[in-house]
Amino acid sequence: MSNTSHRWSLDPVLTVEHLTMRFGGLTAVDDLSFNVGRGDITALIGPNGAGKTTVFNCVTGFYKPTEGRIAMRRGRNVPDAKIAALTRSGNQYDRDDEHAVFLLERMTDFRITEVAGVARTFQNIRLFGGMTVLENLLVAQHNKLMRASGMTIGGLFGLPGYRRAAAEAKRKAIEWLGHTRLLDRADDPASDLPYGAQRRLEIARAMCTDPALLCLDEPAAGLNPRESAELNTLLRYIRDEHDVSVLLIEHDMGVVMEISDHIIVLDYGKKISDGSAAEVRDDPKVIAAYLGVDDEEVEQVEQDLGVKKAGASTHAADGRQGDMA
Ligand SMILES: Nc1ncnc2c1ncn2[C@@H]1O[C@H](COP(=O)(O)OP(=O)(O)OP(=O)(O)O)[C@@H](O)[C@H]1O
Repeated sequence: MSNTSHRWSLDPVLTVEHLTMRFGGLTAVDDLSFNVGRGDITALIGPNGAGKTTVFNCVTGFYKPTEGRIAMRRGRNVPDAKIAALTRSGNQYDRDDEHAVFLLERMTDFRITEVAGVARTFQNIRLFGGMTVLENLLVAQHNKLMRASGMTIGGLFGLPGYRRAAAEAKRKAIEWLGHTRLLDRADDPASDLPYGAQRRLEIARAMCTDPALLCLDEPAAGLNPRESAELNTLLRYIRDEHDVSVLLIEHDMGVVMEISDHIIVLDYGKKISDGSAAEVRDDPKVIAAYLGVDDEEVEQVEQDLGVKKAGASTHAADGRQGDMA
């Protein structure tokens, strides 16, 4: 299914190779390789327990993978040779005027956000509930501000560089409050926002860190249809106008099929399908995984359930979540 003319083959922003993550005797991610195309919205899907969040946790530095390489590339058409040289060097990253490469499996979560430009949101919203909406966006830019202060008290009060950085942080926060329709709630505690608005605030907060890759863990969870449609518009805007690539985990197949340029399907920690939305939707292996049956039984189950060939709508037979549109 890999057509080499796809953007994820031609100009990847992220290359995951032979990623394996074991927890004791359990292999949650098993020799997984995939690319995320620069400027694509890429969805990682699969039934409950397939390993999606574990992949996210490896990419964003929350877990150290048992094995594998996770290379983030900034700049257009970064040559593979640059990644090979970095791997041999033992360093975490290599930057020049044109290109930068980062080996995320060697970096801490903090440096992955700050240096490599990978931001994330969580399945369970993690905002500072007692802070205002605006403060949440300013805190996200704290590290940039501290650097501009020269890490001194004098810098905080006096340096023009710090004043400029503080003004820029406010400008950026207000810009993203606008894009996420939260300007009128800027002074309210984040915990007072309705659920859908908290999800938008999380995305705004991630965008305030100037990411090149935005990783979203179930951004449509708990949203009503109108909010899901707004989320689609926001993610397209981020992709198209901000030159940010998006990697998302999502169970809502309506969202996935509508906005994804590229879909990777996991089951039991292994990749079972990888392609465009149309390619993946019609792949019998994907339908089987969602139905929780063997490949050979798919047609029978589809007939029994009256499922149309272009998609299925059911819950996995073994109780795992995942609706095909
Ligand atoms: N920290 C951990 N320690 C032990 N096992 C873990 C840990 N994190 C995940 N797992 C196990 O790894 C497997 C994959 O879990 P993971 O959360 O990555 O799946 P998922 O595809 O994100 O599922 P869901 O759709 O339910 O969020 C599961 O069997 C899970 O129990």
